[in-house]
Amino acid sequence: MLHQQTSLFATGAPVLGGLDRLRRTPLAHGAWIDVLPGWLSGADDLFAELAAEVPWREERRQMYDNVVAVPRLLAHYGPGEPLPDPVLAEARDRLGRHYAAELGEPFVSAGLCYYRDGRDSVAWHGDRFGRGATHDTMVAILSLGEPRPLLLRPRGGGEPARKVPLGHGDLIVMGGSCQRTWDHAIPKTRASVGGRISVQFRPRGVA
Ligand SMILES: O=C(O)CCC(=O)C(=O)O
Ligand SMILES: [Fe+2]
Repeated sequence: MLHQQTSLFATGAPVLGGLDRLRRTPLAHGAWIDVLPGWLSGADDLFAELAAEVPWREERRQMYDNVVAVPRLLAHYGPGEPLPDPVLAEARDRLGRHYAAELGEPFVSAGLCYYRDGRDSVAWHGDRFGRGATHDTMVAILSLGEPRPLLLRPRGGGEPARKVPLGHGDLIVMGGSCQRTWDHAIPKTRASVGGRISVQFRPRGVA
C-alpha cells in the first residue's frame, strides 16, 4: 500500500483530500462561502495537461457596436459530457455527495476558465444566466495553478469587498443567495503571474 502510494505521487497523480475541513463563512443577505485550501494535491501535471489539451476557445461578447474578446479562455462540459481528466469527475461527484442534503441535487456541469497571465480577468458578475438569478444554489470552484484572489461584494453595496486568495488545489463553494445578492470577480494584476485554471461545477440550469 505504502509502496503504491509512493509510486502514485512519483508519477504526479493528483489526490483529493477529505471535505471535512471545509470552513463556512456566512455573508450578508443569505449568502455564504465554504473554503478549503489544498483540497487537491499533486496537481502540477494536471494543470499542464489541461492547459495543453482542453479545446480552449476565446469568449467574445457584444459591447455596443463591437464584439470584444473577453480576456480569458473557456471550455464548457455539459451534463453527461466526459471531463478532460478523471480526477475532475471524482471532484464533481465528491462535492455532490458532500452537499447532497443541503443542495438536493448533484453538480452536473463543469466550466473551465484559463487565465493565461495577470492581464486575464473576469469583471464583477453573478452567475445569473440561469436559476441562480432566482433561486439559492451552489457554484463550486477548484482553482489550479498560479494564485489569484476571488473578490466578492454585495450587489447592493454597503459592505467592503471580500478577498479570498485561491491557490493551487484550493476549493471555494459559493452558496445560498450568493449568485443573486453578491457579485464576484477575478481582477487583473500587474504582478507577473503565470497561468491559472478555474474549474467551476454547477447544478443543472445554473450558469
Ligand atoms: O475564475 C474563477 O474562479 C471564477 C470564474 C467565474 O466566476 C465564472 O466563470 O463565472
Ligand atoms: Fe462567476
